[in-house]
Formats: sequence, structure tokens, C-alpha cells
Amino acid sequence: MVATPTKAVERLMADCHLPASLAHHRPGALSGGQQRRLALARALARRPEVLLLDEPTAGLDAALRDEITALLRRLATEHGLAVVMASHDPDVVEKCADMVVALATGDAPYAPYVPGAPYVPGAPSAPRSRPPNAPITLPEGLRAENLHVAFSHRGHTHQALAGADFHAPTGSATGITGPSGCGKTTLLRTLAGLQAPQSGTLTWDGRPLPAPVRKRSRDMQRRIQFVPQNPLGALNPARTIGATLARPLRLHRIVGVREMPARVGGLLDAVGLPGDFAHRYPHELSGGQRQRASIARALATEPDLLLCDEVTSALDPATATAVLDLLAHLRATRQLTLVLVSHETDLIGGYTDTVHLLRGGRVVRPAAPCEDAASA
Ligand SMILES: Nc1ncnc2c1ncn2[C@@H]1O[C@H](COP(=O)(O)OP(=O)(O)OP(=O)(O)O)[C@@H](O)[C@H]1O
Repeated sequence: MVATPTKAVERLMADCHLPASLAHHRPGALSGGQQRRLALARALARRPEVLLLDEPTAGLDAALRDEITALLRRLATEHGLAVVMASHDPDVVEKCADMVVALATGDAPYAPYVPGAPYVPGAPSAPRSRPPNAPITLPEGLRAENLHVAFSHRGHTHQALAGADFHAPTGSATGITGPSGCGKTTLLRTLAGLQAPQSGTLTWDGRPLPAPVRKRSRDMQRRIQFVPQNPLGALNPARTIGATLARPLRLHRIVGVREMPARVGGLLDAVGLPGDFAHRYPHELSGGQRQRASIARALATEPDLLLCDEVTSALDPATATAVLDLLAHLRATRQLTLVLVSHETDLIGGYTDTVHLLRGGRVVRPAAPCEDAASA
């Protein structure tokens, strides 16, 4: 019997562990993990014989990663599907692949990450030995209290944040972890002023901070910057990287027209990208390079606080560590306050003073080091 489109859609979604209720949502209303599963469902809809996947598990928590890995294995055997997958995650590769091809660049040999080993052995960026969740005494910084954010769709309401409290003292680095869909991005977007909460308060150094970004002063807009999970969210595909970096410099009157090229070059340099990348478009950059360009865009306004959403999720261990090293360097040299959302508790634990766990729309407690966000 030929399934009706609705049934077929439902079955595809179930196959990819997506609740049927999401069928009526727009992609922008899905969490990062849900969007990845949706992309997989879309690819499967045409009943392909060969599936080419680019980092299909990036940004997923450990439980979802295992589910997707098992699903790919099952589809491969049950449907005779050939799966070709690019991945930085050796664990996924080990569970999924019959054959592995390792690619290397001329100057950077392929170095597989061994689970359980230090993140990048020998690198200056190896997690620092700091007592986890050590008490810190820093100025007030950004504080959020009792945030409620609900999304309504066709009579169904989803409470993404249900009384979330959060504090990022000035100069601190704070991690936020939690299972996929628990509201991490929603919390960051609310702090950034991009998502209006139904209730709750935000303060900056003890003074009220308007929730919507458009009601914040130009100076506050400059001081708080958001680096999205998908760098393309910050990089307009129709603009060169140079034009993207010049825009906030112009809008916030950071430098005049004459100094613009030098400042754009300086921003690229600060994130370890060559100056001639100013002439490239986002699609001409690798994932890691795009992530750096996205950070450079956020740095253009000389912010005091960077809210980073899964900025390392699609990067290999060495590049992920390099990006976090860069953020740690910026924190030290520019007195930046950092908030890092990530599933990789082990990784961000080495770069933050405190890692919070988000569950049921609330920040429930500091996460223990090495705690698996998915098991929370
Ligand atoms: N604009 C929106 N409209 C409707 N629902 C939304 C919207 N934005 C987020 N949601 C829902 O709110 C929940 C939390 O989403 P959010 O993106 O904050 O999760 P997350 O913890 O960042 O997930 P991930 O780790 O997968 O990126 C999800 O169930 C998502 O479907």
C-alpha cells in the first residue's frame, strides 16, 4: 500500500526521532539538534541509494549522536543504503563506518582524536587544571532572573524556559550544557535580546537591561554580542567577509572609512585568518574558517560580553581547541566575559570557571566535570 504523504512524513520523522507535532513548525523554530535530524529526514525522503552526509552529528548531545549513528547503520543494512559521511568525531566513525578514509592537508597531518585522551595532546590549549566550579568574586556583569519563554504553535505551547536564572560576572567564562532541545539557544538568544521573554528580568552591572535588543542603547548593543551555532547565521552569503566585518564597524562608528581596511585586516588577524580572506564569500571558507569569521564579526564592535552558541560543534578537535584558545586569549587580553553553550562538557570545562546545566527550562545546578549533558 502506498502511504499518504502525511503518513510518509510521520514515518520519516519518527525514523529520525522527530515528534510528529514538529511537522507544522518552520525550520527556524527547531533546535539545532532537531534541524540536523530534519535534514537527515529530508535526504531520506527521496529514498536514495547513496547518502552523502557532512558532519551529521555535529552539535548533538551524546545520546542523540548514538541514536543517529544507530539509525544510519540500520538504514544502511535494511535499505541497502551506501552512506558516505564526513565526520570529525572518531567515536561516530568507529560505530558507523566499515571503511575510513583519512584526509590530511599538506602541513597538518590527520590526527585522530582518541576518546578519553586529553582533547589535543600536547597542545598549549589542553584543559587547564583548575578546580571545577571554584568560587569566583567578580563584578556583577549580566544577570537574568526567572526567565520564561514559551513558543505557541497551532494551539500547542512549548515552555522553552521556565524560570531560568543565570549570572555571568564580568570577566568570567561560564559554560551552559544540557540535552538537545533543553533551551540553551533560547537562553542565549534571550540574553542577547533576540528572543523576548514572557517574563523575567535582565540586569547589567545591577542596572535594568531591556529585553528586546532594539530597546537597548546603542552602547549596550555594541557591548553584548552573540555568535550563533551556525556561522552562516552571522555571515550574509551575498557579502564578502570584509564587507560583513566592515558593517558593524560602520554602524557602531568604531573606525572611520580610511581606517576600515586596516581594522578589517586586524580582526581577521585576531582570529587567525589571512588578510586576503576579506575578499572571499562565506561559501569559499571551510566550516572552521567560517566559525572564526563569525567570531571576528562579533568582535568588531569591541564587545564586553560574547555569547557563543556551540561554536565548536562542527570542528575537528584541533580546530575546536584553537577556537577556544582564541576565545580564552581574547578573554585574557580584552577582559571579555564569555558564555559558552556546548554539549562538550569536558571540552568547555577546561575553558570556563563554571559549567551550568539546563534542564526543564531552568538552570538547575552547576554541571559536574565530565558530566554527560545527555544523561542529565
Ligand atoms: N521560534 C520557535 N518557535 C517554536 N519553538 C521553538 C522556537 N525556538 C525554539 N523552539 C523550541 O524550543 C525548544 C528549545 O530550543 P533550543 O534551540 O533553545 O534548544 P537547544 O538546547 O539549544 O537545542 P540544541 O542543543 O539541539 O541546539 C525546542 O523544543 C525547540 O523546538
